[in-house]
Amino acid sequence: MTKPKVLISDKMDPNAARIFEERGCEVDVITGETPEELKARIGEYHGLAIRSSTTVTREILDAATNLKVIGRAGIGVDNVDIPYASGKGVVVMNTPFGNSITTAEHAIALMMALARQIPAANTGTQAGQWPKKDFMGVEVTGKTFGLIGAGNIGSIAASRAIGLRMKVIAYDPFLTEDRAIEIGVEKVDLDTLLQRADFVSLHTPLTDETRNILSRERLEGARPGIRIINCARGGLIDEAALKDCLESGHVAGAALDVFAQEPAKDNPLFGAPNFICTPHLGASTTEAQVNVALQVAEQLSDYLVNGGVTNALNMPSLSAEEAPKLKPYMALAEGLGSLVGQLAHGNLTKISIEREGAASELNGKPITGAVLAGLMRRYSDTVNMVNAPFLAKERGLEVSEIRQNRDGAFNTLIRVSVETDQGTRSVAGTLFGNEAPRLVEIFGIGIEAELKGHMLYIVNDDKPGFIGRIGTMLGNHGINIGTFNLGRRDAGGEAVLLLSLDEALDPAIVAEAEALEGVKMVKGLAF
Ligand SMILES: NC(=O)C1=CN([C@@H]2O[C@H](COP(=O)(O)OP(=O)(O)OC[C@H]3O[C@@H](n4cnc5c(N)ncnc54)[C@H](O)[C@@H]3O)[C@@H](O)[C@H]2O)C=CC1
Ligand SMILES: O=C(O)C(=O)COP(=O)(O)O
Repeated sequence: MTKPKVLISDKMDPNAARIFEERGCEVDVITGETPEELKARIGEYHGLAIRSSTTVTREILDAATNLKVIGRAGIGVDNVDIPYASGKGVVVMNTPFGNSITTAEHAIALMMALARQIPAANTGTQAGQWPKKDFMGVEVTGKTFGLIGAGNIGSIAASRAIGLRMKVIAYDPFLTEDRAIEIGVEKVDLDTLLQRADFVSLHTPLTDETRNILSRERLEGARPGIRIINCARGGLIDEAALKDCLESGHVAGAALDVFAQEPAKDNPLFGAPNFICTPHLGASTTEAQVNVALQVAEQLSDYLVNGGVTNALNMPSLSAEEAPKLKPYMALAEGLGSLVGQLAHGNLTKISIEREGAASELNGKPITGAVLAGLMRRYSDTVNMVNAPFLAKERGLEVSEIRQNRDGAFNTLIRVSVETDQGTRSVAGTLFGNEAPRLVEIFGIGIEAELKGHMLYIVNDDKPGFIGRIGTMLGNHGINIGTFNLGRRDAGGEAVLLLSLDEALDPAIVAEAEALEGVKMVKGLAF
């Protein structure tokens, strides 16, 4: 049998190459290539091991005709087009914990550097200026550390800040009161956090919801004198607005490890007052790099040589016998979880997964895992079908599984209901012909739709003329509707529309749909 071939395309601890070879893979280490060079080379490899410098785009994946698995030696996977990789059958794995302590420590180091202006004081001192009078710092003891994102790294940063005798407050939609107590933080909303924190530290993945979370409006509305630390992802902050706020003194200091464009060689923030930065060094310690290199090499070689799956972000772990039967159910379950997560607003406290008819006879674990992974994926880069139940439990989300073998309208059905602080919301789906997942009910309204690609969900008054108005509005913007699915509670009451679109909708078009007569709610969805 020929050996699987792996490419390591980013700088990685040499232990990775050693492990690949020991486990029976051929390995090449070729770093710093341009996308064109990588595209020309990737076709010969079965595995690709990366950090954040390699971006795995559709073009790269199209050229990767033999690729079976991508391993991210680290956490953030916003540099990999995971939906496209899934479509190509390429498993994407990361190493969710190997660098979290190191990254939390970097955030704390940056906080201290900001509090005492260490980089500027160092530069002035070594330039022979003895600038003692120029640098008056602030103590951190007794100050408030505001976490945006209290997952793995955020909660480690919280423990370090508590050790420094700081008060820690956190904004995280998935943080339950119990978990907040466990990690010693006070759960607050984002506006409160920005009013109360002396230091704000960001620890969320970059998603559609977190992009620009520190927008100009939020920065300008924050408490004057706030200091900001970002060791998560560049796109979380409006960099131009941050520059203005540093120049006006409204923000007293900012320390960034990550930038909207990396490598950042010419960023508008460079030279701004009280601004310090590092070149994406959050994970760069010997310890973390050995951890992630060993883990990624073990995970990738295990998959390539034995078919073992660990920390996959787009694949469940299943036995060979169960796999074919469960596969369509997993897709249905993940789609329903994702739908309910995208539509339910407010703090999720409980979720119930009901299996009826044929679905009630199946192994419920992978189905529950798939629902929870679908639900939480937009909050975390590290969630997968295997770790989703554990993460849900850790966050105090109450999960119940209900089996009903009564006869219903469908011979097989999965219903997902979530309880939020704004009430219960449920969606249900079935398999057509035992293989094609279909949504059949949304918040108590019967509808039939495939959950796929970009979609537009609209709740409106069931009055004549509405369908024409929405169709014309989308048509005027040159947006093609793939499928058009309708449902209603009763004639003349509340109706829902679920449209599949060929592309994601611009927020301005969503706002235009919201303004149409009779519209109660509009939401762009992505699967
Ligand atoms: N600078 C660096 O070198 C490194 C950066 N990172 C970045 O740190 C991020 C966080 O890593 P982990 O803590 O391990 O991930 P995690 O998945 O354990 O935690 C992320 C947390 O963010 C929360 N979150 C999601 N959306 C949110 C929103 N809209 N508002 C507030 N909170 C929200 C989630 O509920 C979750 O608790 C990674 O996604 C990665 O982008 C990770 C490692 C190194
Ligand atoms: O693990 C992550 O998410 C990181 O951002 C670390 O990035 P790096 O591997 O140092 O390029």
